[in-house]
Amino acid sequence: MRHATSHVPVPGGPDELHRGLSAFGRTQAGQLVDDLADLRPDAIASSPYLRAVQTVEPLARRFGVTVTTDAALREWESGLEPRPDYADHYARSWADPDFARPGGESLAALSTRAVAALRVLADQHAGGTVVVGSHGTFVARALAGFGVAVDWPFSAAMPMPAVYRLSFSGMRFHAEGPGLR
Ligand SMILES: O=C(O)[C@H](O)COP(=O)(O)O
Repeated sequence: MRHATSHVPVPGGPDELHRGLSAFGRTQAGQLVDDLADLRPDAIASSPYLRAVQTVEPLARRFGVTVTTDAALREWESGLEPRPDYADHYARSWADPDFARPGGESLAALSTRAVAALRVLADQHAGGTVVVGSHGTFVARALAGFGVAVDWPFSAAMPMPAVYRLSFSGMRFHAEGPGLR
């Protein structure tokens, strides 16, 4: 899932690891407990970024599961500082997924990282259910890596939070969630 509404990044504010959910986002995270009451997860994994961990914490408490963090579930390392015209830069990366900025990761590399991390979790919990707390571009590029036809407009329109249900059965993969047909 993509995390709930977070504090907006500001110069001198918390870094990406420590920027947490807003008050509204914490309410949204609590609401996920009711929305996902049918899930009964066997495990909960999360990006180490605070906003992702805080999104799955209420679920973890409800189901008595410990949140395990994994850096492989972190958000895209875009190589960009927060900037108002970020969307133009994201669009450029979606147009050329092999393009990487200095110090950054290409979207193709993110897809490779995301698919590998999710496959490990699926294999570790075969036949079970794992909740994964992560980020918008991570989720979109994971879907792309699994062969789902998603693009920059899909990623830009992804709600916050957004829950996608990915099913693995042998070689078969199925995904459901906001913006997918
Ligand atoms: O999910 C995301 O898009 C990233 O984590 C960035 O989220 P932000 O809106 O908190 O910067």
